[in-house]
Amino acid sequence: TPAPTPTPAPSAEEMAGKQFLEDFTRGMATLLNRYKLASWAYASNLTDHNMQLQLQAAVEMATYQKQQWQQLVQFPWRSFQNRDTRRQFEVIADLGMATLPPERFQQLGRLIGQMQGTYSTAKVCDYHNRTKCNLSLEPELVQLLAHSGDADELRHAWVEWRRASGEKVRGLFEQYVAISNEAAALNNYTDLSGLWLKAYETPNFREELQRLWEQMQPLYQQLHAYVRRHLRMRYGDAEVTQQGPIPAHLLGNMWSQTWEGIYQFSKPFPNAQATDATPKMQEQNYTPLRMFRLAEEFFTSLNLSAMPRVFWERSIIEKPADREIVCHASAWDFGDGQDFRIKQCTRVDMKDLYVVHHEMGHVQYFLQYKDQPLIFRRGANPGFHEAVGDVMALSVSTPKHLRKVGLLGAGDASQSSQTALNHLYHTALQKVAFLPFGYLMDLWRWDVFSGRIAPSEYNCRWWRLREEYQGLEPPVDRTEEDFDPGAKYHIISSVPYIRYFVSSVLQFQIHRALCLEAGEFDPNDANKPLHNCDIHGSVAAGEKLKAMLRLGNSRPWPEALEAVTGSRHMDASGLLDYFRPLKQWLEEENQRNGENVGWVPSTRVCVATREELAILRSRNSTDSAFTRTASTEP
Ligand SMILES: CC(=O)N[C@@H](CC(=O)O)C(=O)NC[C@H](CC1(C(=O)N[C@@H](Cc2ccc(O)cc2)C(=O)O)CCCC1)C(=O)O
Ligand SMILES: [Zn+2]
Repeated sequence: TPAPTPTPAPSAEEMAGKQFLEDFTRGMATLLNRYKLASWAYASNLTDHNMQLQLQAAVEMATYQKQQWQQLVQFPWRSFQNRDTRRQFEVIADLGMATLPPERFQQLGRLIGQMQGTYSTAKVCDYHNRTKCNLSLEPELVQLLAHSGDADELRHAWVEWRRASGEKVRGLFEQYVAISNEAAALNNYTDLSGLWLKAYETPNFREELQRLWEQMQPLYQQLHAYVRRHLRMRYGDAEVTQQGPIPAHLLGNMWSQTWEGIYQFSKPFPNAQATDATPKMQEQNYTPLRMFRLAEEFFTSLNLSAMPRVFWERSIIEKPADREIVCHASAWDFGDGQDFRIKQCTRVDMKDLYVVHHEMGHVQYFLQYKDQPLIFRRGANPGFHEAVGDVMALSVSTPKHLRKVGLLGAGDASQSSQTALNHLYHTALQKVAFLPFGYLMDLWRWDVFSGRIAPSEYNCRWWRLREEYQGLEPPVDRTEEDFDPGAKYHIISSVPYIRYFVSSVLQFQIHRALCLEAGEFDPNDANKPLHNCDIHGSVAAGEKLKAMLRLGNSRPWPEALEAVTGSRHMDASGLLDYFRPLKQWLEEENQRNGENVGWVPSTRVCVATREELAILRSRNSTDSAFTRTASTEP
């Protein structure tokens, strides 16, 4: 065999390129750390002063990036020999918003800061006591949506939250879209969606996503039909029709994005053991700190990293009483390889135990790739970053594991198959219900950025997607004076969302691979079904996951996925394997009850103005479509 052709010595230009990367990284590390600290200061104390300081740090970093970019584009980096050098250039070649002129960049930062401020401080009046107007999203409205059970109170909270948040930021959002598209154009993209999708390095990525959705849609429709029946039984025919979409305010969540809030009254086997750890957590006086320690122990049981001391010193894990903060949970990497934190207004319940694992999954990824070059300290793609904690939570949420940690009673062995179905259903209310929402969020935004959805139709196109993919309808008619997408954190914070849909697929592929590695799942052994797998304590599984996490995004994501699952492709088989027993049961149950799977068009309307709506309603006041509880007032 001929001697392998030696890689030619790197050219002088490539040597200079390598030097540029080292200099850029050194300068960037300082400014990034300063920017992160200023962002944390604002997010954990929402004052104008802190917003100004954050903005200033952002401008300093962007100015540096832009100035470095002038040099960067001089290098013929696409022809460099060294794979890592070439890839680092590729990753930073798009500087995103930093390519904007400073005053435009500042304006963009101010717009997002204002939208976040409005969202995080929005208050709503109590339905029963209209003088009490201090209800925040977290924890008051989140808890109300999950536990109220009163359709009128739910409708009130649903409508009033949107009036206090989304409606107020429509103008700011329109300006944000315009400036963001300018930045995309400066990076040679037609609009922001191109810049956002670059992180997935996948040709025809959108077709891939549509294919995955179509594979999973039948399972979603079965769940939707079953849930609609139980909501009809609980709230009556006036609220929930036999064949129509489900009204969005009844699903236990402000955005109807996950439905675990309706588990208690809709679980398949009411007499079998419930699979919710909340009662035992509260019985045992769990604290947020104990929840975080429990999650940390899961990671260290796999021989992954413990949280560093600074994490415990600087994280915020409870909502402070003395100031306004961004309560939306988040995990932070301060770019210095030492400072990592979580900010979470933790509540002692199973939902937040899941969130703790999710956030700590981000920190575990930060810790595993902290020795990579700064530019490679990211997820293999953003979906991977969202999947780490969820993979852990899939093990933690099994009845087997909850019993192991004392958060579920012994249970009656004769009911084990019913308990298993209750658990599968509970997990489906979080994971399967989420799929169409995780998909449509950026379907709407990509079309907004491209101009296919104009500002004059923002809200009605949103509801078209909500009906088409989720089979939902608003609890009251909507107009373009509303701006319901703006009532969702990621929309007003400019945080891409398709990462969560990608994570929903990847996490079951990764879970299945780790369960095989841990000997917890065997496709040929009915006693080792995938939904009962708990990888806790499996160092073998941990080592496999660690090998992937340590890569950061130094290698294309198919390689990272292959390191764990042996496959280079996203595919829905992991999720479909996991939920197969539930899908079977739902099909039989829906058949038994004569439930129609799918939905007929909604009778709710979405028109341009409230005035138009009033005219429409008065003219058709006899028309049945409008007699359905159209008003929000008692
Ligand atoms: C500095 C910074 O911002 N860091 C990033 C992490 C990083 O990029 O390094 C970060 O912390 N982002 C916050 C975000 C928080 C949560 C979230 O927003 N979740 C989505 C989607 C979803 C919904 C249901 C579900 O079951 C699972 C996910 C939502 O609630 O809509 C809240 C609850 C869980 C995760 C997060 O952790 O992803
Ligand atoms: Zn996350």
